[in-house]
Amino acid sequence: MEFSKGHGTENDFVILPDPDAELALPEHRVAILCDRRRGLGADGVLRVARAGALAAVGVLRDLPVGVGADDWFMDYRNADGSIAEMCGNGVRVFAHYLCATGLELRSEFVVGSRAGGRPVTVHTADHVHGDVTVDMGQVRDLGPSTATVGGRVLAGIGIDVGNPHLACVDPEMTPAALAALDLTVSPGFDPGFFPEGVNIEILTALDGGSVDMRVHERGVGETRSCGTGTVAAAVAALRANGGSDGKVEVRVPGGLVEVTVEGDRAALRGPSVLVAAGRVDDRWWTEPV
Ligand SMILES: N[C@H](CCC[C@H](N)C(=O)O)C(=O)O
Repeated sequence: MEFSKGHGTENDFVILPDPDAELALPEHRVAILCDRRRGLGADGVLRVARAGALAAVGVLRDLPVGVGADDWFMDYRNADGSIAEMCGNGVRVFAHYLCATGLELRSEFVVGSRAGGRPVTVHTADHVHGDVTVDMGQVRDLGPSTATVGGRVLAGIGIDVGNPHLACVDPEMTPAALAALDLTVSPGFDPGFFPEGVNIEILTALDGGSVDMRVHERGVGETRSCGTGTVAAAVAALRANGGSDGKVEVRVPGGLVEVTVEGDRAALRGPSVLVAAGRVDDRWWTEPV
């Protein structure tokens, strides 16, 4: 089985080219593939398939809004094997991969996701580096909730970016204090408010148009970056600053992205890196665990 490895601000993915959706991706196999000792290691898997092919084999019950049968579809899986609706860093890496491999010849096209079609603009894409803007679509305010981190209760805003987020802006938080937070333990949250689980972002207040953010991702744990999480963070930071629209630079441990919020829509621009390509031994991939 062919694979590539890439990352967006160090949120890393195994990319599986599978245009006709022939691969079986049961949760336990994806989890082993993403295991950083037993497998290749990654925060998630991006299967590259035509949306119509995924629908034909039943991976998709029907085509999400804004997704055509011929669109490339990002079939995203978290490191624990669970399926998530959307992955912002993943869409940038996915679009970069399509252009770098010649699967896509345009620089503007729609990437399909379970959250719907996501139009992308590939500003640059060589065989290593890419710079991509993703239209992240509609962002919905879910109302206030709280997270518990290191015994402290943090106030946050639930935000739907196609997947669920709880963005906690702490006006007292300094970048140093944020870096010192222990996120090895999953933050507590209200399962009644987030019955499907939640990605939790902790961030500093807006300062000179930028924030610092760390994230504990649903289905993964702490990651160096979370694209949909940076959108949730930007919306929460603008809101906490008494505004709503604007451009926010979000600094994450893995780098820097730019989020633009206009009304109830957002766009995410950031880098993508393709690190390697290779083959997973078919016998390893299919042997019983
Ligand atoms: N863990 C997330 C999916 C990946 C999101 C993140 N990697 C991104 O870049 O948006 C979830 O279960 O909703």
